[in-house]
Amino acid sequence: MSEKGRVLLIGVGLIGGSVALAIKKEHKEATIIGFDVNHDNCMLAQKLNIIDVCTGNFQEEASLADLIILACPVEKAEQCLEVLSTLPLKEDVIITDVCSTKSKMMEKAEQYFTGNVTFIGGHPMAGSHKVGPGSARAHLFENAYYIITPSSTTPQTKINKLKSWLIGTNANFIIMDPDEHDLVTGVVSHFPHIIAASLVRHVQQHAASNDHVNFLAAGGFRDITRIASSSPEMWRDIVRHNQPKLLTLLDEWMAEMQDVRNLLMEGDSELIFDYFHGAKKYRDSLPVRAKGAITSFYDLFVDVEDTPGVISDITTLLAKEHISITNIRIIEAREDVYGVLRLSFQTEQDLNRAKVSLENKGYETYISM
Ligand SMILES: NC(=O)C1=CN([C@@H]2O[C@H](COP(=O)(O)OP(=O)(O)OC[C@H]3O[C@@H](n4cnc5c(N)ncnc54)[C@H](O)[C@@H]3O)[C@@H](O)[C@H]2O)C=CC1
Ligand SMILES: O=C(O)C(=O)Cc1ccc(O)cc1
Repeated sequence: MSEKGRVLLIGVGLIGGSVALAIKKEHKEATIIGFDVNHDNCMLAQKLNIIDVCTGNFQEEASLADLIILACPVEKAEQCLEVLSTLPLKEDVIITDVCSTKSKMMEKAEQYFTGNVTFIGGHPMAGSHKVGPGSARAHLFENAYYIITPSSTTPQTKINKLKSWLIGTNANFIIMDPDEHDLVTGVVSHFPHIIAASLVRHVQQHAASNDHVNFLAAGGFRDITRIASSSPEMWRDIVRHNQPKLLTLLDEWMAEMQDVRNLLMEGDSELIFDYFHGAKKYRDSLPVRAKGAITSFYDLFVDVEDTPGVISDITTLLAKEHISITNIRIIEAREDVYGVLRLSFQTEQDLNRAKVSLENKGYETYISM
């Protein structure tokens, strides 16, 4: 059903912008009003037709809105929730958020709102290390999980209404308890982020005393620590909100590292093999193409000869087909793939179309495993 009415988007960045585009695609008669402390982001979003109007008066717009979406860093979202609770809002308004942690937001909402104002927590489980409305895409959440955390008293009609507003995301909605949400996302997203940042900082310490480190940290090391390039402001807020779960995970990890240390000290070849084999077996059993907590890029490897113009031939061919490449890299030596040119795409559909186009032109291509 096409929804009509006014949507107030607070925080017009990567995620807010992508949600707004998905809403616009499906609900042509809705009006999306954006508010952002960074006025340039708001103006850019208006110019890109992500929002219809950019407002400087969030209070007045909140009172007119049918749907309010909080899409700023989570501690700012918490503050906005408090401000919203002091305003005269519409009777049937739904307030939701897109923040990466849920327990504290749900607690605050229950404390602030009673009566007809409904807060339903939301977390679209896709994104990237990029920020700002310039990177927003209507298809960002396609086939991704979109976790919804209603309170125990939220009427089903309101949950259905929210899903209807968000239908254009083409995401898979799942209802979760906020505490479970924070544990699961802590394990698969927040904690890996801390590890990625700590790995990068560890390498940086060695780079200070050895010139070869920077050079060798390029390529693969950079790839496996991509998430460490995400917004520090966003991650600061996430780890502060999910602190209890993350402290437990850190304790578990430190115990695991102690076990690894013991393994190395003892040097038992069979036990060391088993350690790596166990990790490989579990990792290999995970779905390759499904969308999980951390965004995977869709990589295509292309065998290319070392001749002038070959890269421009490939990029021109894909540009003609309107297939956008999100990253391109020449791999000089990797034994587990055959191709040497790695092209990354944002969607599986783009990857498959690129594969067909390139193969029709005689290129040999391989999909990474
Ligand atoms: N980046 C990602 O991959 C994902 C992020 N999230 C969550 O989405 C939320 C937004 O993150 P992104 O869009 O990635 O960041 P972003 O940096 O692209 O956008 C955040 C926007 O919020 C604005 N903002 C900051 N404080 C504000 C305030 N008090 N009032 C109004 N606007 C304010 C910023 O100026 C910026 O435009 C965060 O809570 C994050 O945890 C959820 C899923 C994925
Ligand atoms: O792929 C990445 O960079 C991410 O880790 C994306 C991401 C960041 C925060 C979330 O709450 C959910 C997904």
